[in-house]
Amino acid sequence: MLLPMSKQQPATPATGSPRQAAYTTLQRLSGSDLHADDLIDQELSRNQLQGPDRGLFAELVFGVLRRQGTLDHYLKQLVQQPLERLELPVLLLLRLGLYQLRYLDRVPSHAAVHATVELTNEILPRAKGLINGVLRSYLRRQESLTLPDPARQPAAWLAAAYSLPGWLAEQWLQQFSQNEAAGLAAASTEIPPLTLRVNTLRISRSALLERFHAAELAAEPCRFAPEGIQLLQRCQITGLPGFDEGLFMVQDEASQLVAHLLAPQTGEQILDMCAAPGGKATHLAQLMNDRGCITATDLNARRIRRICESAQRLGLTSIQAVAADALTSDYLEGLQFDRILLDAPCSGLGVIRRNPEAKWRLTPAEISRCAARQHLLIDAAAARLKPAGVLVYATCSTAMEEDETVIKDFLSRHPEFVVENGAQFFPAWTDLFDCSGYLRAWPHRHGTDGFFAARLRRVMQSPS
Ligand SMILES: C[S@@+](CC[C@H](N)C(=O)[O-])C[C@H]1O[C@@H](n2cnc3c(N)ncnc32)[C@H](O)[C@@H]1O
Repeated sequence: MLLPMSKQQPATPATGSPRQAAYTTLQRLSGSDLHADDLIDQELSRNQLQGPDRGLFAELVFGVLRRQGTLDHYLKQLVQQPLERLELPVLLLLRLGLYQLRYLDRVPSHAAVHATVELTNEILPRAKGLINGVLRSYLRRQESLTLPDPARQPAAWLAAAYSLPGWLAEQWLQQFSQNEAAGLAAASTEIPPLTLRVNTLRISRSALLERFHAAELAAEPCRFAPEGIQLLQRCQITGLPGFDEGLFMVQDEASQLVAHLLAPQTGEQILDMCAAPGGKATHLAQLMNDRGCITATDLNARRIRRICESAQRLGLTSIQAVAADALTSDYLEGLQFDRILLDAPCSGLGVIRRNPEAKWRLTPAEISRCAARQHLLIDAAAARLKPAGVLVYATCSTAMEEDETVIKDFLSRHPEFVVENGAQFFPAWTDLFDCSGYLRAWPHRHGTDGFFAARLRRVMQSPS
């Protein structure tokens, strides 16, 4: 089954079918730092896909990325050469075909094989025999394919069964019991829910739910977030009732908890230091009845525009969005704030169910680079806080290096700060706080994205 090497270049297929579009998108993603959802949107805006084909296209891209580790584990048993030696188009076509055979019940096996071989014929005709042979071999041998033994090779088992890079499987096994690591890994391969935050300055949650139900949309209130609504079906956001009226914003439930932890008060001066695209800044404005001032800074000027667009759609006027690098700009020099949110740039390990491409790009070195920047950012934030002010540090990472370690190190350098146990302010959310008082939301425990947040208070003047 060795594929003869040739100088013939693979063709880029016309993207008239969901499988063609999925192949093109996976190819564009590989070796780039682009996001899958951006490329999916681009592809949908330029191709001819209609109706269910649009859903199948997105499912193929996200599904292959979410299950890539498991797919490759089985492919290694079916292909006679190391996967690293396969040409990229061949590997992508095999993943696409095997994903349909293993995970898509609605596609009959013969149709999945036939469609993948046809696609190969358009892209790289000389690989047809290989693709056909491997997929048919899977159908014959699927019962005899094996996973590593969880007792003897726990990390290899976790990585193969739940589609994780090996280093992350090892990290999670150090952080959690094997059962818990498997729960987290399994939840990280699931399709995440679509969650909205109601703009309670314009409508109550129950009234918006009524509007959704009247439009025959299945939706229910979130478990923790008081403004949260979970949609129970896939839908086009901009077509939902109330979108143009600014009645809601898309925001995961865990992310909605962070503004509550900061608890901004009407009339206060707030700094949201890494604010784009503005999910939390607009929530802060909402919690303050849009009275006071939220200075929303971010180094990314393009993303700053998204804060302004959302604020405008939601009818919020208390946000001042400014492009500024928190580490080098003098924009904040001399300013002091009542409360500060530092939603730090991070590895995003808590949101890999949304951005599954990230798990194949991240490395332990990248996590350390994020942590190094987080140490600097939290110092910069602390310098802008008034005495007795509150600072919330948040990430969407599961890595202790970016979370507990950053706080522990910060407290050792800043004796003028203490951790406030969030559970004391939010008794209904005790399940979300750990024994150190940190908010820890988990996909497998709470059904939310993975989020960490620490609430810190300045209790005395910093020693000069
Ligand atoms: C996790 S995102 C913030 C999400 C945002 N708080 C929200 O809720 O929509 C982190 C942001 O930090 C910004 N960032 C990274 N380094 C920064 C720096 N040195 N100064 C200011 N912003 C920075 C990134 O551009 C990114 O938009």
